[in-house]
Amino acid sequence: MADTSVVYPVIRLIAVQLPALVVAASILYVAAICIYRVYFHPFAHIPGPFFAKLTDGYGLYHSWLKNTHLTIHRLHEEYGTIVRYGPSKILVNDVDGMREIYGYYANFAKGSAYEVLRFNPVHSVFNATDKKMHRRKRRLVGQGFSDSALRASESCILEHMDNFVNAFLKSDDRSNTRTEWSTAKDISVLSSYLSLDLITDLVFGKSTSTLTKPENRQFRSLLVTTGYRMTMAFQMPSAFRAGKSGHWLDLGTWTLHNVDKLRAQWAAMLRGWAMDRIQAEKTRAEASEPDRRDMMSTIINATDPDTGEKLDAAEIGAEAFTLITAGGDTTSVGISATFFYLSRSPAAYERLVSEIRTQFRSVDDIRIGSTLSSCHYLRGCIDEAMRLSPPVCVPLYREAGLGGATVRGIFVPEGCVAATHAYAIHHNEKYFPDAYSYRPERWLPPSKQNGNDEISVTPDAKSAFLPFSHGPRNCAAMNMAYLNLSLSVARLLWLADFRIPSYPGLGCIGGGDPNSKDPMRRREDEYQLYDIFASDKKGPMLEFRRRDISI
Ligand code: HEM
Repeated sequence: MADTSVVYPVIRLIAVQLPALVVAASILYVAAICIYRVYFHPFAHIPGPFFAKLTDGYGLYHSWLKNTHLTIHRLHEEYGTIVRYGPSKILVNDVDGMREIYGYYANFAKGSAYEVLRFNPVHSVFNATDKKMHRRKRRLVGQGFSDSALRASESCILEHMDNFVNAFLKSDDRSNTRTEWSTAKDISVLSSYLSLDLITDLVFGKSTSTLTKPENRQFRSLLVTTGYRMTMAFQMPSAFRAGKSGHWLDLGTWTLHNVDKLRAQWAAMLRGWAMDRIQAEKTRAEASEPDRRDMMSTIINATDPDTGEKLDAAEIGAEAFTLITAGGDTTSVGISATFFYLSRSPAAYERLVSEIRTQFRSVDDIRIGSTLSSCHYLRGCIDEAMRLSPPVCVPLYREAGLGGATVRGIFVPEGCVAATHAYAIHHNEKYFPDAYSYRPERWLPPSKQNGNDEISVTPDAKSAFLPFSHGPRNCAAMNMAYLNLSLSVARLLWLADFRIPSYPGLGCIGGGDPNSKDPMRRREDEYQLYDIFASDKKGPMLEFRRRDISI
């Protein structure tokens, strides 16, 4: 039998000392990690804020403040082209570096930051991290955005464009006479309704109808809250759990618990809608009804040209969720930013309405086709708005693969992360002189520019324009996004004039506030974005009046 006079003191010693030992060991461990990260990490020589060298909490904090894009731009101005934004993360504000990260042959791929965004058990084209798996999904999903699928979706798109225009003009009659000025309308809200109604209709054949049914408008806030969680998880994946709403180890559970509940409801509803859509497509096939072949039916029926395989039901469900998240609000940021900058640039506004109103004889002529694509100034206005306020305002992180990679001469070890941030490179004076000015003429070919102000973007600057990212993981639906942006802006401006409301306080909504506590948010003429992976936004508030087209 053990001698209790020895055992008890030992147990007492352990009970008293152990917690202290554990605390001391933890402090030593954390201190050793900090010392390694600051002095010995392969990125130790890269300049950046001290806190970012220690922890991804730096990026998490700024995503919580929703000012990631402004912070990154400021850091590049302070530290230069290459900045350390986390212990194992660098940001590169340069076209050559951007190509080395996102190009077709780059040894970089989406990594843990995307895994944690995955809500479904199955990967989608957006969050697939394995390159081979992504190539297969992209081949299949990409068919939904082909020219023929877009044309087949046109009537659906135009129906929602009509609802959008009617929301401003308070009348769906097509009379040719001028009306009174409307009350002030919030473009950001109405364009969000348009984006969501349209994408749900294209994906599920069933729309949220938020433009016409006010009782459905809670759907928009679901998208915003889902995005907020995504952007935080993206910055510090180790603190979040993929697809585990309510998991106690998930930081989102503690900081955003309502978001988790709402997100789960939203996902369940979308899953149900996706299953209905697949079933409807099956029934249609069994009844040998002619195929609608719109965006989603194309995706459901798409076959891999190499293997003949199709996406299975679970994969289609995952794609549906991704398409709603990726397409549900991004286009609306582009629309809102375009109206914001036009409302502050009378010369651009005049030139644009003159182009639209001379190119088309009626609003119904504004549809897919060569006339719309030949509206160069319209495209310039949209591109310049997305340059100044790019809808996706997180840094799109890529992880170096086996053996590591080199970016601008810097070795990025396997598993470490690099990114080029759209907002920062769009404001880089090397590519876009007078970077904060709204100048749609930049995007015109020299022959189309007025007068002597030939400021066309250089080929390098074209490559620095990244609203849709670059390379094999760029936006799968870029054509559709441009179509929706062009149709919404052109149709509304063909029918109506707008003005900034004179009521104090209304006209400035959407811009920076000269008295803001945050010095990065004081530019009155800059459309303000709030990082929720894509962007949240407010305004602009504008009044509309149907123009007189009888004369
Ligand atoms: C102005 C509107 C839009 C902008 C600025 C935009 C921008 C982007 C960007 C920057 C990415 C890359 C994201 C990343 O690397 O993590 C992306 C990917 C994607 N976008 Fe868009 N997007 C827009 C509209 C849409 C719409 C309307 C849809 C769907 C209907 C869509 C579907 C997708 C998909 C599926 C991907 C993933 C592609 C892949 O990884 O292969 N986007 N988008």
